[in-house]
Parts: sequence; structure tokens; C-alpha cells
Amino acid sequence: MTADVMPPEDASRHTLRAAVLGAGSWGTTFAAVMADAGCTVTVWGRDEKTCRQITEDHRNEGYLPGVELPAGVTATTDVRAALAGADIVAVAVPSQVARRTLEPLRDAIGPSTVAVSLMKGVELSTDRRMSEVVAEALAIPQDRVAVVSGPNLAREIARRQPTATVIASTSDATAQLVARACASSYFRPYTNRDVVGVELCGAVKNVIALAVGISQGRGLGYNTMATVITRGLVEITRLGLALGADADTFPGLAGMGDLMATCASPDSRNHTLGGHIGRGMSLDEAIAATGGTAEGVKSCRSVLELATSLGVEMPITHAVVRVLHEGLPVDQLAPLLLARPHKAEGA
Ligand SMILES: NC(=O)c1ccc[n+]([C@@H]2O[C@H](COP(=O)([O-])OP(=O)(O)OC[C@H]3O[C@@H](n4cnc5c(N)ncnc54)[C@H](O)[C@@H]3O)[C@@H](O)[C@H]2O)c1
Ligand SMILES: O=P(O)(O)OC[C@H](O)CO
Repeated sequence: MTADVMPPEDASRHTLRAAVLGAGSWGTTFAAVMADAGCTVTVWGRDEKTCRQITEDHRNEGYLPGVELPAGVTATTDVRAALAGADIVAVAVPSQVARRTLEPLRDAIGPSTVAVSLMKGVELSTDRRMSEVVAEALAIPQDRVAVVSGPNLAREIARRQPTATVIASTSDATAQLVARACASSYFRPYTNRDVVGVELCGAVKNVIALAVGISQGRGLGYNTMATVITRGLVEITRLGLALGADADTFPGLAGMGDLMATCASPDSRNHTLGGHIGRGMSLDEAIAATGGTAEGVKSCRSVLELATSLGVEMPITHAVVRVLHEGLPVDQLAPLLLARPHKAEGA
């Protein structure tokens, strides 16, 4: 199949209305996905110029250069106008601002509106997963919340390159509604009840991608990359199981699938930022050079806190925290990981 050629769907199959909060890469892309799946979509963004460009020119050049958006996507800076009458509200702001973005909007959400977290992070002050933050901030029950996570690099999907994703919710009806709102010829959703596992995979793979980026920035090769990815999946699984996740989630799309995409792609902000650190930039320089939201930079600390509170060992995550936030020189990362006491592979 040739890339960039999947046609949009027939947009007349259903009449769902969706709002997307966040006019960045993934918010805009997921809005386009839902529009191609037949929804009428309004994006809320903070920047007037970006919103006008989305509505009038069907583009968001700041985040998705060269991409033409479906005409069914419009944008506004008026968040309440975006939310009016929405069956679905999808949230795509940085994880650490989700709570403060959503709390003032409690009264603007309809009584049966479903909220979708598109975010891949863990809240710093509370160690909460994003579906927990969304439910608490909007004061809605968990069964009206779904999570979308998988190998979903926005820039590829915005060009209608085919991919699959996972829609996780404690409610089958909620997951199916969201799946219907986004399924198209280039975007295939699979539903899953394991919200904990799906969300953890999405948040922790960003930390592992930072580690892979750092090692590649140091000039290390594919053996190192494969080792970090594989042992990264082991530590994601260990934490997930300790939190009650389903073991089947980890080798799936939200686990191994997203880990591979993020650790391999030059489009990944986490991977890219890790590369800058590996080549010797300071954290502030690397954040500025990368642009966009690299969630692992902050979430590595909340993930480590969560793991420590449960007595779960996460050596790669710990090493990333030490390099990014505790001044460990980058060339000491590999020796730190390799000098750990011997253990059997399955232990
Ligand atoms: N880009 C991707 O490929 C991708 C794919 C899947 C999931 N995600 C996840 O989606 C979430 C959003 O990522 P993104 O790629 O769209 O990020 P982005 O940096 O491209 O866009 C973030 C958006 O949030 C807005 N924003 C920033 N600070 C804000 C604040 N204080 N209050 C309100 N809005 C604010 C920005 O203006 C921007 O519109 C992240 O959790 C990310 O991990 C991203
Ligand atoms: O650009 P990143 O590193 O936030 O990764 C984007 C997506 O999460 C990949 O699925």
C-alpha cells in the first residue's frame, strides 16, 4: 500500500458531534480522524490565528505543516461554544494542565457526554492516570470516560497513513461509541476494558523512548536500542501488573505497538528530545529544540514515584529521572544500568 493515499470516509454514516480540547498535533489530527469517520467536530484552541486557519483554510501549519484537514473540522477559542451539544469531548492538552483546563468546564458538559483522554502522561502532584484526572476534574463517572492509546504518531495519521489504536473504557458502550466516532479506512480501533494497562503503557513508553533517544544520541547502536526497548517493556509490565492491569495488554497495540513506534520514529518528541540530551544539550535546550509536548520529561518522575510506592523496580525509568532531573552525566547512564546485580531474565 502506498503511504499518504487512503481516501477519507463517506462522512454521512452517523451524526455524532465531537469537541476536541487542544489544537496541537494530536488534538487536530484526532479531530480530522473523527471528521473522516463522519462526526461534526469543533476544536478548542487558545490561539485565535490557529483556530481561524483550521476553520477557514483547513490547515494547522504550526503543528501539521502541509496537511489538509477535512472541511468537517472547525475551531474556536470559545471553549463553551466548542462543547455545546457534544456527544464526545476528547482532551489533548499536556497531561500536567489537564485538571486545571477541565475543572472550570464541569457545568458545560452534557449529562451523557463521553470524555476521551488522548493524553499519555501521569499527573505529577497526584500520580493519577489521565482517565482518573478527567473523571475527577469533570465530576463524571469512570464509565463515561474512554482512553485512546496505541502506535499513533500524529503526523503519519494526519496524512491518512493506516494505523490501529486501542479504545479502553470500563464501559463497553462508551468504548464502542468512541470506536464508532473514529473508525475509518485508515484508522482501526480495537476496544479493551483494561484502562489501567492501556494508560500505563502510553505514559511509560515515553520514558523508554527518552532512554532510547539518549542512547542513540550517544552513538550507540541497535543492540542497545533493542535491549532498552525489551527491558523497557518488562518494567512497564511489572508496574502494570502491580496496579492490576491485564497481562494481555502489554504485547498488544497500546504496549509493544506504541513502544516500537515511539522508540523508532524521528517524529516522536520523546525520542527526539532524548537524542538531544544524548548529544549533550541541557534539558531546557532539548525542550526548546524539540518543540511540542514530550510527556516523558515530567511523567518519568510520577511514574517512578508510583513504582516506588508499590515496591516495583524500574531501573530504566530511574536512570532517565537521574539524567534529566538529578544531574547524572549522560555517559554514566549505560554503566549504571549494566552494573546492576545479576538476575535471571524472567525475574
Ligand atoms: N502528537 C502525537 O503524535 C500524539 C499521539 C498520541 C498521543 N499524544 C498525546 O496527546 C497529548 C497532547 O499532545 P500533542 O502532541 O497534541 O501536543 P502539542 O504540544 O502538539 O499540543 C498541545 C496543545 O495544548 C495546548 N496547551 C499547551 N499548554 C496549555 C495550557 N497550559 N492550557 C491549555 N492548553 C495548553 C497547546 O496550545 C496545544 O494546542 C499528549 O499527552 C501526548 O502524549 C500525542
Ligand atoms: O511524539 P511522542 O513522543 O509524544 O509520541 C507520539 C505518540 O504517543 C506515539 O504513539
